[in-house]
Formats: sequence, C-alpha cells, structure tokens
Amino acid sequence: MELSLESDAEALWQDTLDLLAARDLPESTLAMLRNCTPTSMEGGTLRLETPMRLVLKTVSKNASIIEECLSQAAFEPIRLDLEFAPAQARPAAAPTSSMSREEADSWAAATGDGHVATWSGPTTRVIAEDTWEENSGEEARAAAAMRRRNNPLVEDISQTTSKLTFDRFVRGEENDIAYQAALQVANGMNSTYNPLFIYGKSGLGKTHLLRAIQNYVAKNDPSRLCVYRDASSFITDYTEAMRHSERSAAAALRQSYADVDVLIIDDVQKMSGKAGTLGFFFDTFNELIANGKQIVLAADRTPAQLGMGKDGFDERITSRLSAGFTTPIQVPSYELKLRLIETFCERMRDDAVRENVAGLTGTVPPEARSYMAERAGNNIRVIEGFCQRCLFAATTAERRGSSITKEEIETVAKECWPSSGRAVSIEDVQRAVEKFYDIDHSSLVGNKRHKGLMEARHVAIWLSRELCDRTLADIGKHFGGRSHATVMHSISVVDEAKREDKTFYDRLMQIRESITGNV
Ligand SMILES: Nc1ncnc2c1ncn2[C@@H]1O[C@H](COP(=O)(O)OP(=O)(O)OP(=O)(O)O)[C@@H](O)[C@H]1O
Repeated sequence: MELSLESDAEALWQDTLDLLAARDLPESTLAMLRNCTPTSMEGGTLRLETPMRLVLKTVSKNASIIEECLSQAAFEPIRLDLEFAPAQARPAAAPTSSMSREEADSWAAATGDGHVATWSGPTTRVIAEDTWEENSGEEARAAAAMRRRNNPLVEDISQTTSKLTFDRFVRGEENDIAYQAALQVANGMNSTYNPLFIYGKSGLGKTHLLRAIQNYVAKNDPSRLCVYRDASSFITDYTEAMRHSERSAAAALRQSYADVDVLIIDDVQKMSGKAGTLGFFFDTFNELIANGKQIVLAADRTPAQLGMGKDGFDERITSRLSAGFTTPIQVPSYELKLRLIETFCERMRDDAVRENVAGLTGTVPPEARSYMAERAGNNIRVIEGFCQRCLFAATTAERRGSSITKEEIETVAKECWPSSGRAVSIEDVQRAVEKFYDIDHSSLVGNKRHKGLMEARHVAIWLSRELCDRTLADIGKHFGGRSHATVMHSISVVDEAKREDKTFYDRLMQIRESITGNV
C-alpha cells in the first residue's frame, strides 16, 4: 500500500490514534500525540510536526507501542518521523509539509533557528540529537532555576498538591472540556485560550485542574515559570506591598508578577469589592497578556456574574476575563459519581495496602458502589470523605464475614449530606417542582394525565419519598389522596427513568438541589 496525500497522512495518523487510545497510555501522552500534525506520508514514512519539544521525548519513550499501532493501522511497517516545529517562532516562509527534511533543516539554519529537533522511528530507530538542548539546554536550565530562586511568588509544591495531576482527574461530560482546555494550556499547545477561565460550584475540581497545570509545567517544562496564587494570597501580596512606605516594594511585586510565564489565580471572586487589588490585577493581567504569557483563572461564577452587584468587578475587567476561553465544570451526573466512587475507593484501598493501614484494606462491592452513587451529593470533596467512610465500613463488614449494607451506606450518606436528611416538607418539594415545571398546585396534585404533568407528579412523589421522612400513605394524602400503590408506582417509574435517561436524571438532581442546596 502506498499512501502519498496529506489527507492520507491524516487518516493514517487518526487510525493510529484510535488504536493508541485503546492501549494503556496516560491521557496526557495521548493528548500530546493528538496535537501532533501529520504533514506527509511518502515512501513508507509518516511525517508529523509538533510545536512542543517535550513531545519528542514522549514519543521516543513510547516508541514501540506507537510503531506497533502505526504499522497495524497501515497494514505494513511504517517509519515515523517527528519534527519539532515551534509555532510562533516561524516566519511566514516556514517550512511546509511538502518540504523535504533537508530543505527544512536548511531553512532552520538559514533563519538561525537552532530549535529543529527530530525523532525518527522504526528502521533506524535513532533519536536524533536535540541541538537546542545540547547547545543551550544547560544554560536555559540554569537561567530558569535562577528566575525561580529570585521570584518570591514561586513556592515549592507540597506532597498533597503534587497529587493533583491530570492523570488523577476523573473525567465525564461535566468536566471534560475544562480538563482538555487545562491540558492544552499546560502543554503550551493552545495560546488562544488566554485567559483560560474555569468556573463552577465548590468542590467540583477547579483547584485540582489548576494545580494539575502547575504540576505539569513544573515537571515537563520547568523553563516556564508557573505560579499558582489563591486570590487571598494575591490580595495579601498587594496590601503588604502597599503598606511599605518605599515605592520599591510595589515595584518589586509588579516585577515578580511580570516575570511569570503562566499565572494561575484561584477563587477570583474573592477580589470583589477590593478596588486596589482589582486595579493591580487589571494591570498585571494586561501586562502578561501583552507579553504573550498565559493566564488561568477559576471562580465560582462566570465573568459576567462577577460583574453583578454593588461590589461587582468593573466591566473593563469582566470583558477581559471572558476574552479567552471560558468553560464551566458542572455538577457530576450519576455516571461520573460512580466513576469517582470507584476510583476513590480503589485508590484509598491501594494506598492503605501499600502503607499498611488496617482499616481501609477491604473492598466495596459493585452493588454497594452503585448505591453510593445514587445517594451521593454533588460536592466531590464530600464524595471523597463519603468513600473513605464507606470503605472503612466495608472493611469492618468483611472482617465479620459479611458485606457493607444499604442501611450502613444510608447512615454515612446522611452524615455527609445532612441537609438531605433535614426536615424538608412535602410542601417544600411540591413548591420546587411546581416552580421547575411552571405548573400550579392543583395541576400537580390533580388527575390530569398529560405527559409534562405526569412527569412533574412522579418526580414530586419520588422526591417526597427521598427527602421527607413520611410514610407512603402520608405522601399519597398530599397528592390528592392517592393510594399507597399509586405512590409506589410513581417511585418505580422515576427509579427506572433515572437509570436509563441521563437528561432526566440531571433534571431530577437539579430539582433536588434546588430543595437541599449545593451539598
Ligand atoms: N474529577 C475529579 N477527579 C478526581 N478528583 C477530583 C475531581 N474533582 C474534584 N476532585 C477532588 O475533590 C476535591 C475538591 O476539588 P477542588 O478543591 O479542586 O474543588 P474546587 O472546585 O476548587 O472547590 P472550591 O471552589 O471549594 O475551592 C479535591 O480533593 C479534588 O482532588
């Protein structure tokens, strides 16, 4: 088979990526490979380009698996050539996909770009010399170390923080866009996401992604100075510098921020009402963006919502905050909760076995995990604690030769999410459901049977059972004197629909949350 067109290169690389995705490669490696650009497929060689030097190392480290998938996709042995092509450094007449390697090299020599580096695959299996690293790697490393030492904003990464990595982030539809955007910002592949603004409620993983960026840059590209600041520290930095009588303190702080390559600020909403800090933030933001530096921000609300209210950010700031890429992290669905619970229980168990911690070495059986996902609230921080306590109960149960029961899970869930067990009245539930479906009370409890009304009625009955400590007969009385059997029927309809229909499940959780709050 002889392929020659650029589109063939793309098709072959896409097939290879599909095969690689089925292998056990870390997601960060797959993301790097996905961002390589196939440029040509000629004479049994697939040529790719990458704007990141780091990818050369990653490819060479995973050479055998990549070659295997490539040959499998092409049905014959294929050689892979990967070339480092720094995106921004190139003038308009940069090498094109049709240029040969020799032409590209001479272009690099002619333009004085010593950054050309390659990795070549199968037959020769030579990892070409990285000329830039040879010539200036030491110098660059020393310069980066010096910048880090001289910048008081750079902190050592603690043991806890070092665990907040991309590989440990559990993904679902609710957080995947934020995850992908954070990864692309971390590996420097997407300079248009600037600033990257991630928003969402408490405990949904914003800080995890921000710290993952910091960890990634520190590990893979330490020449980029990456600083993580919680908004509270940013406010303190500013107020302390202002307290000094000498102007040099403010100038030094400004300089420290200006020297950062990737600035991450968490919980931006905390700056509301702090006019001085906001002014300093605005100037820092503009300077960094003007110099092509990356900014990443997280908050509990959107940039537009930050502008609301009497202490709201002023419009010149909010418009800049939304000028890059803004993405939410949503509350987890049942599927994501289940994935999180499985991952947390396994990690905690593995850690306990490794560290010889007796109380957490048991196993939570699959049915118990499903029930945990049904009972879990939305805050992932609380879900972690919930898993630890259920794992403890499961380990204890295992010791006495049984398994953790639904009742035990229920007890832990009520302690983790007390408001789900607080006194919610059937009237509270009815009001929330009527508001959500925009129907009046008599329609909710009456006998009309069109589809929208039926769903609202089933949901209200199910939530009354879930949230109110009342008998089925009591619930029936509040719904126009319905029988025990009718109430049971509504509950089973909802139980089934929430398992089978994700959008219905999300609707149900949204209504539940409007009654119990975000816990
Ligand atoms: N998708 C995820 N995969 C694995 N762990 C997660 C995920 N999302 C959140 N966590 C974990 O849940 C905990 C809370 O997450 P995090 O601190 O990032 O939330 P947050 O959105 O920043 O909350 P807050 O606004 O309260 O600071 C952390 O321990 C984090 O590691």
